[in-house]
Amino acid sequence: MASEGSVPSKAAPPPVLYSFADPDELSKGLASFVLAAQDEALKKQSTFKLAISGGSLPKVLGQDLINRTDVKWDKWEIFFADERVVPLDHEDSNFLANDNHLFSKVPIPRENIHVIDTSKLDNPEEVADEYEKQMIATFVGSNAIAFPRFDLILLGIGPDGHTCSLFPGHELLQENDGWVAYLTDSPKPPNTRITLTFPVLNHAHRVAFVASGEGKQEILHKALDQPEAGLPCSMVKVVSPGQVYWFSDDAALK
Ligand SMILES: O=C(O)[C@H](O)[C@@H](O)[C@H](O)[C@H](O)COP(=O)(O)O
Repeated sequence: MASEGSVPSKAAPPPVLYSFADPDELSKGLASFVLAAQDEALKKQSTFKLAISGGSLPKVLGQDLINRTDVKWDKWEIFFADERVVPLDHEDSNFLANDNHLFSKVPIPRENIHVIDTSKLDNPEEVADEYEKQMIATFVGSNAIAFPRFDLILLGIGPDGHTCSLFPGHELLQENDGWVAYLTDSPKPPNTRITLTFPVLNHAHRVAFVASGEGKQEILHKALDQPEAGLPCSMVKVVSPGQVYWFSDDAALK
């Protein structure tokens, strides 16, 4: 019998692009998409398992979602697609960014938000290992699984095409075994981070990239028009029946 994490056999389908007139419409569209993913997940299982990045994403995500009435917040199980290895109240923390724009404004049970163990901040390898253990405890039931299958992973994209904390030319682009990896040489500060690996991204039911505003124009076009260029964001190839989506606005798509 196939287990949740067994290697799917079909090739990755092409990404689906959703474009919106402006950032407000993008936030509404993204909220509806997240809710559809929630509903589909909860038809099959008791929790909606989501991973979220940092950067500009938490603001876009929270803006409309916090006002929706049809969210089953108590069923959400949240991980960070990547996290900076800093205290949770540090201005660089992806937890804090998501807390400011989303978590603090809605009734998500705090124990369902999986944060890094801040008692280990001086040892990023241990932070990554402990975070992976939290994922194993959440995803592994009676079946052993190779990789977890998130219902949805929400990601941003950097000007160099990085996503999560997976940067062009970095050795972590070749990481095929672990679920959570660490790096101490991130080109984007702060330099010490943990990140989900490509196999985890590629086993998700859905991965959605969010790219909004003029600043994303150049890299968005490169990612969409030259998938063969090998940008980290283009290396996210969710295996069928999973799907990659891009959420964008007119300013980014011009
Ligand atoms: O922690 C991080 O730095 C992120 O998770 C990172 O991958 C981010 O999503 C991109 O750098 C885009 O960031 P912006 O949306 O702020 O441009």
